[in-house]
Amino acid sequence: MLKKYSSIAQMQQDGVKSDRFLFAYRNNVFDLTHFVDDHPGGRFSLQTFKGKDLENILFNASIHRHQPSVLSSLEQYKCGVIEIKNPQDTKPKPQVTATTKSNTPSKNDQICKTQMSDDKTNRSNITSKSKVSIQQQSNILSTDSNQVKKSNLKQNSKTKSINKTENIIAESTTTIKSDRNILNQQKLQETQQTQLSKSSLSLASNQKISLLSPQIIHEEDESQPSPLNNNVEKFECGFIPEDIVNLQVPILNYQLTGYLRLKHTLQN
Ligand code: HEM
Repeated sequence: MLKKYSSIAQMQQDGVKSDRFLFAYRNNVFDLTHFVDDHPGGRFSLQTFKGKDLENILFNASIHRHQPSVLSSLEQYKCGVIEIKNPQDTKPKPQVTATTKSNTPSKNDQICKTQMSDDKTNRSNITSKSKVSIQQQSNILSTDSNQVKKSNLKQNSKTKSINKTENIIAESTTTIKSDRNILNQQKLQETQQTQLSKSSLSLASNQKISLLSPQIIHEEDESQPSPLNNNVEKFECGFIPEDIVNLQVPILNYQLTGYLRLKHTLQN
């Protein structure tokens, strides 16, 4: 014997009262109390949705999309039906009373006619007004679309100019890079040249130095009488050079005090 429920809420109350796993599906009630422990999806999943309508649960992919055969196995647990009364049926229907019509129009008919004509004029006025408003709206829309087009055009031109400036920047950066490269190369060349010139200079000076001939000249220290006077011969050069490299060497040997000055004279 199927039990009749007036709503899902009533079914839920019954399930709580009798401590049963009642579920609704397409206005049918199913008692799954003896199935919960055999359910492949476990007891917990049925416990979670206890007393609910299975409509959006059984084939819900986010929960578990059951095989269609699940419906046939569900059939054996049917225990009741939900008979929701149509609220429209409960409303009292308006009673239609039969009236006899006479051929001559009554006063009411005339009033109706005038009202209808008024309605017509009102409606036509309203429609004309609405037409005007529609026209205005379409005008506004068209101006809007024009503005949108304009702004799109502006944006396009802006993006174009931006692209141009980007290109210019890219070009200038490449030229700067190339300039830098050139500068670097020039610097390199300069440094190479200076190195070369330095080395040539040093070569030249070396050559000059190599041309130098050392001459030992005893320089008398007037404050201290030098013993060198007695022991060392004076070397005198034939001419007095302009470019002289003077080296003062202290004499430590032979118990001599004083200085020897090495005079390097340029031999031109
Ligand atoms: C509240 C409602 C239900 C929920 C949340 C639910 C949940 C699940 C889940 C999660 C699985 C997957 C188990 C796995 O593969 O590990 C499953 C499988 C299964 N359930 Fe349910 N279930 C519900 C109702 C039912 C009902 C009413 C029946 C049948 C009377 C049923 C029959 C089965 C069967 C036969 C399987 C294995 C085969 C298949 O996936 O179709 N379930 N269920």
